[in-house]
Amino acid sequence: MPSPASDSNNPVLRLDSVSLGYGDFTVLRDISLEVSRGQVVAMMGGSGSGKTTLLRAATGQLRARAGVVTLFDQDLAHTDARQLQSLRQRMGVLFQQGALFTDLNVFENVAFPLREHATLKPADMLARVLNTLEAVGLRCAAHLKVAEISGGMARRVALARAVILEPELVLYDEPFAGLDPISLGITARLIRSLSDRLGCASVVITHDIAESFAIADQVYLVGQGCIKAHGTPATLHASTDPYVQQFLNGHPDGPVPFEYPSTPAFESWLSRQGVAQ
Ligand SMILES: Nc1ncnc2c1ncn2[C@@H]1O[C@H](COP(=O)(O)OP(=O)(O)OP(=O)(O)O)[C@@H](O)[C@H]1O
Repeated sequence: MPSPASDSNNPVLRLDSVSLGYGDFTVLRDISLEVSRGQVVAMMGGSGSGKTTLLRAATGQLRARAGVVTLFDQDLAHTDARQLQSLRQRMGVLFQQGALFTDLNVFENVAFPLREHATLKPADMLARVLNTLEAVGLRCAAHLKVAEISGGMARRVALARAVILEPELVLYDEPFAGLDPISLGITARLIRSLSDRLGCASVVITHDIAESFAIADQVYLVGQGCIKAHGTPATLHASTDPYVQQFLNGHPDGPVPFEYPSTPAFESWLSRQGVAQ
């Protein structure tokens, strides 16, 4: 058995020269990064740049085509389904589409991982779930059905569910999407304080520069199939690289591509449309 990350000073998650893709499409090449305990790492990049693809590699959903993905000191290329399952129990994932169970109320959604993986007395279960809901400002929404809460509230419930088991690594895919400015600031602070309090490693995939720069220790900027820049928020702010500057300032013109690139699959589809171009 691997030693728990809590006994190790190694990064919780590490990618060494990793390539990732789907079918004949290589999305990312030669990606190297690491995330350590207590760190908040922001993963930024344009739409379609491969941020969610990176997250899939970290959970073992997507195997690396080249390079090594190491999670809790285990090379994911050499894990079977059972080992992967036990590694995943040590991580929390907040998916882009919160994916709440619509037939369960807010309380039961957050309690779900506890019922699956922990044995708690009903009173302890009640206290733990209500405390976690309180951290996202939804203690008094525990009784509501998923259909009775707003989209932003649903994101916060999904966040509470992702952290209820106090994981060693939390992956957040767009945690700020659809939140009003107050909830956004509270959620960002919550991510930071969970990392500090639990000592867990956090990876935050986001487009929100202000909030993520306020809480991140390290920022990786993904683009054009690779990591274009990485460093502390201050380093990136000070960067004179035109790609970094355009991304941070949101200028429409510059090296950051807006258009989805042509691929062999697109050219093949287009040629089958039978219309001369
Ligand atoms: N299951 C899949 N099969 C084939 N291609 C995929 C699949 N998932 C994503 N892609 C492609 O991989 C590329 C990267 O997608 P990904 O979802 O990782 O981007 P992203 O940076 O998370 O984008 P966004 O910010 O818009 O969510 C895109 O070109 C996308 O079309």
